[in-house]
Amino acid sequence: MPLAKFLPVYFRANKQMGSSDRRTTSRLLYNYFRIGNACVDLPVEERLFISEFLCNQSSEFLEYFKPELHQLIAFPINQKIDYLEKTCGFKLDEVFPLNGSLSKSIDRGAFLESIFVQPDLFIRINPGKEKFVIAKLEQAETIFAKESEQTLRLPNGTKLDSIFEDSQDGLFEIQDLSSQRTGEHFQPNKWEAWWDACAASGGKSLLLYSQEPTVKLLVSDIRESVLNNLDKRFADAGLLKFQKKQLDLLKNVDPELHHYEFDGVILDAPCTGSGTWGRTPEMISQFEDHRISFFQSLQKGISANVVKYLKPGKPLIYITCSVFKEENEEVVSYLETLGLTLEKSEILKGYAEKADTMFVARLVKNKD
Ligand SMILES: C[S@@+](CC[C@H](N)C(=O)[O-])C[C@H]1O[C@@H](n2cnc3c(N)ncnc32)[C@H](O)[C@@H]1O
Repeated sequence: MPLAKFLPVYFRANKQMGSSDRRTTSRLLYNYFRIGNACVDLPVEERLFISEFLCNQSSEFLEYFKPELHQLIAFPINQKIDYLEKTCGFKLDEVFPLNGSLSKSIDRGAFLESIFVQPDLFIRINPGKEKFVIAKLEQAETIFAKESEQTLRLPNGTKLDSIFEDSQDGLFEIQDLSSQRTGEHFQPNKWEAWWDACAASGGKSLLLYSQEPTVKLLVSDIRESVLNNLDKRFADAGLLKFQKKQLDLLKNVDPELHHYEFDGVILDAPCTGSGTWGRTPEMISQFEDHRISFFQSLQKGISANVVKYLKPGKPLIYITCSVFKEENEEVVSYLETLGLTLEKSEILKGYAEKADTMFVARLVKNKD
């Protein structure tokens, strides 16, 4: 169970914990998981001190229990790491399971250091709602920064529900910065037929719709439950006409799709999620290496299946939130053997911007 789901249940069952207890406990736990597999032989208390030290610029907890370490807490992260490597056997390389190698352009050191920092919260404002949303945030004296016309950065934990208590429906979507940037590769044209093949809660479909509302959209996912939740979210954003299908893309889907031909396919593939572990650090130490090759074969199987329904000369947008080259460049190489040509690919370096790290590639189906 993700920590974000576990903690509210735990706190409900432990009513003796007040709000300050809950806040402190959550922070200690999240930080604790951020050091992943480092110093596993040390007692839990010591690991808590190390993680508090690495993840904060000040900490009453550390000041009380370990004042000598707290004295150095405001140092830059690389100096704190140096200090721990010399004094308690901490090794940065042990934090994160990197046996699957990182995608080419990722700066390993910067990526590892980013794990100690909680990513920010990002929203994508729906076109036309910018003034209203910004006025509401200003009225509530919320801290935010404008990344672009549509994109705002807010501190994690900002209570958007209470600021937009009437309703936030149709005003904005909560969507990570890198996830929003994958949209720069869509480039849809009017009235085209597009397929969001692994749609989940429809984040990429809504992004596509905000760029080109005339697109004829098919959304699919293997999970019926997520598809059931799409209707309201799409309706709130004004997306009323779309088709949805529950499809297992590892199987032959010709009975459902034999007459379909798409001008664009978004394949936001199932993946390790390793580029988002800054938000779910509990995943780091639970991760098992063999999952990388498991996901790679899933990604290849699904890719081979969807390419059949793409018109020649039209794009497949392949996306992951993984930092491993096995799930990124290697799958692109495989796609090139299926009759696609790579137009552009990039790592969206969220690790340098307090956001998720993602991979996106735009490939075009060859004409013969
Ligand atoms: C990375 S998520 C998609 C996120 C989504 N596009 C968004 O923007 O919110 C990958 C999705 O692939 C789906 N999936 C996994 N295996 C699948 C399969 N064999 N066929 C179709 N979809 C699958 C999962 O249910 C999951 O919802």
